[in-house]
Amino acid sequence: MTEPLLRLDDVRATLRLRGGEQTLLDGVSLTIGEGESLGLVGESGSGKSLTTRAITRMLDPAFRVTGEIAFDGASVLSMNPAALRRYRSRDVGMIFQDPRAHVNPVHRVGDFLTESLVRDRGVDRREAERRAVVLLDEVGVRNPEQRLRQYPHELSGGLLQRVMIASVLLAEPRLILADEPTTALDVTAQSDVMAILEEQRRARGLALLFITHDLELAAACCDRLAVMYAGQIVEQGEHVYEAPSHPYTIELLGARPSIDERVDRLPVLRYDRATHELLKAEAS
Ligand SMILES: Nc1ncnc2c1ncn2[C@@H]1O[C@H](COP(=O)(O)OP(=O)(O)OP(=O)(O)O)[C@@H](O)[C@H]1O
Repeated sequence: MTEPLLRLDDVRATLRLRGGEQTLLDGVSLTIGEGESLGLVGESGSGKSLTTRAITRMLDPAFRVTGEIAFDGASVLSMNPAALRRYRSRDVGMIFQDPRAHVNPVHRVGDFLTESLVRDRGVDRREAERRAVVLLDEVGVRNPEQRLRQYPHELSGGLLQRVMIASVLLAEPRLILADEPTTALDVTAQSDVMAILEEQRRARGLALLFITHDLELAAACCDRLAVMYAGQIVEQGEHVYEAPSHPYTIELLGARPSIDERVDRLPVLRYDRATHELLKAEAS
């Protein structure tokens, strides 16, 4: 069998505490093939962001990480600093929930987009600007030349997230990690940004790990889903949405508000940590 682009095998992230240890990623295994998209779904605190940080080796040094994380066959956990820099800047592109937290507010959009091309890849500034204009246009930003001269605060959240997508595409990565990329946006901007990301990703054959709490959205745009609860992947596959088999996924799907129904408050999930531990013990 050919090696997938990304492979996580029994990844555990344990936090050393004064009174003992807390395992926050508990045996996570997943694969993403070249050009494939995986939706990692789960409620707040289930370990989705920790998983992306483990993939890029950006977890807090207080965590002990074991297991295997392999990108194109190379072990991420044993990369030396130069290989790790290259992996983070060339192989993997990251898009986050809040684009404003990831731009320098006093740098113009053009500097943000061209900086690493000029500095790290030796691309001539005018050529970098030309590429940035082409990409802004491709992700649906009108008047791209003018946008290059603006500051982040002059752009709406949706527009700034498109700039983020353009900046990731400029680096020509093989894998995009998108952590709740549309959660902070209004509903119209959410679907626009998701559509652009999907269109561009597919056109370029890039792989995607899409982190979200929204199972329906993940099912709509990803080839496969993985459902996470308490630091574990409870089920994954191509048919998780149509035919869920784990009680947590079934409850998650059942808890979706219906547009025909008046909802005063969101339903409380009955699946809890105790049920999870019980099922885990039964399965082992
Ligand atoms: N540096 C840290 N120190 C201690 N606990 C942490 C740290 N980072 C994350 N955690 C805990 O690990 C668990 C998983 O966090 P994570 O951020 O991965 O959740 P998530 O599924 O991405 O949720 P959200 O959608 O709210 O971001 C949470 O209980 C969180 O409080």
